[in-house]
Amino acid sequence: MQTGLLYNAVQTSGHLGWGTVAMSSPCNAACFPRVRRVAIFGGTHGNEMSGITLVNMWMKNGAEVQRNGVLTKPFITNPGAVEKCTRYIDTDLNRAFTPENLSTPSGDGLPYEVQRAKEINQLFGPKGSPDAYDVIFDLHNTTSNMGSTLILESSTDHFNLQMVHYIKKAAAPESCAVLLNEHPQLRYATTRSVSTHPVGLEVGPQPQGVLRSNIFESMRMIVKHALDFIELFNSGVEFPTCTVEAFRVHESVDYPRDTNGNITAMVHPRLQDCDWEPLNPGDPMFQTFDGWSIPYAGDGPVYPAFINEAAYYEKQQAFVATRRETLAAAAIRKASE
Ligand SMILES: CC(=O)N[C@@H](CC(=O)O)C(=O)O
Ligand SMILES: [Zn+2]
Repeated sequence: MQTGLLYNAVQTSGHLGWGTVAMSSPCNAACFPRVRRVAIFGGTHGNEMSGITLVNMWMKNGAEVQRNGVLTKPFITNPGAVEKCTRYIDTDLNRAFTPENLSTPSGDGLPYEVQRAKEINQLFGPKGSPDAYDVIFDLHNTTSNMGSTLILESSTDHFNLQMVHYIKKAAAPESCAVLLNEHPQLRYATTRSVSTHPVGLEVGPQPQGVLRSNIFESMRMIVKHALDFIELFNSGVEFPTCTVEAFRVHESVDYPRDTNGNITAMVHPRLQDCDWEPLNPGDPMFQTFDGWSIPYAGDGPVYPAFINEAAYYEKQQAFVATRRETLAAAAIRKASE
């Protein structure tokens, strides 16, 4: 019989408590291997300054991100773009981790980010293989008013669901939203996707090329909680079943545009900065340059995110409409070694 620790997730005192239970069977929880290697990526977009600054800081002195029995690797993923303080050089690195790109032979003439994606896949993957890093946190900033947001790519990765549940509780009373992108058309091949458990961390509002201390500190705190979770998990703590409130990517909404592709309206002042607040049919969404309101006409409510994100003008996206959902996380613990 195995003995494990039960992580007490239902205390109301605001402090995390502990209890000990005897495990009745080897695996009445979903078992995952011990977390051995974690990477923290910054500079996937070269003008998102919080992640770049934190990762540079941790590369000089990693004490803050080290945890017992875990290799934590801070890494700048797009140094060329960081150098120029631009989102990317040739193409968006955070869309480049497609099977086609990763399997294409290296050589001159490849776009800078495609070459880089192949290198990152060699160092931290290969994507989908047992040799891949266990967890990658990819640090991003947004110009929209989203606060701290964890981005997941799967509703059935119970390790990640338990981790974001832990982070949300640890971050309280600061809120931390969970954005789930499993949309068959709107999902994209992210840098973090080379790992077994990919986690995006998006914190805003912060202008491109600007470092704001409050955003920097929020991001730093979320990473700390995430690493604390991994250390607890590795120590044998069992995390009981729980639920996670998430916002599922539902639809991409573009600005109204003329036939030349130029925008003809702005985000409405009643929508601007209202990320994660319900948008109902009939609510004002855009405002034309001469002051007319354009209402939301979908069937609602939806919960907008990335409202007026600077980087998304080129992607024809004024905001992403999400739907609220409660995800169920199975109990997890470390597999016996
Ligand atoms: C503003 C921004 O860059 N957002 C990220 C979101 C993500 O990491 O999934 C992106 O579009 O790649
Ligand atoms: Zn980004």
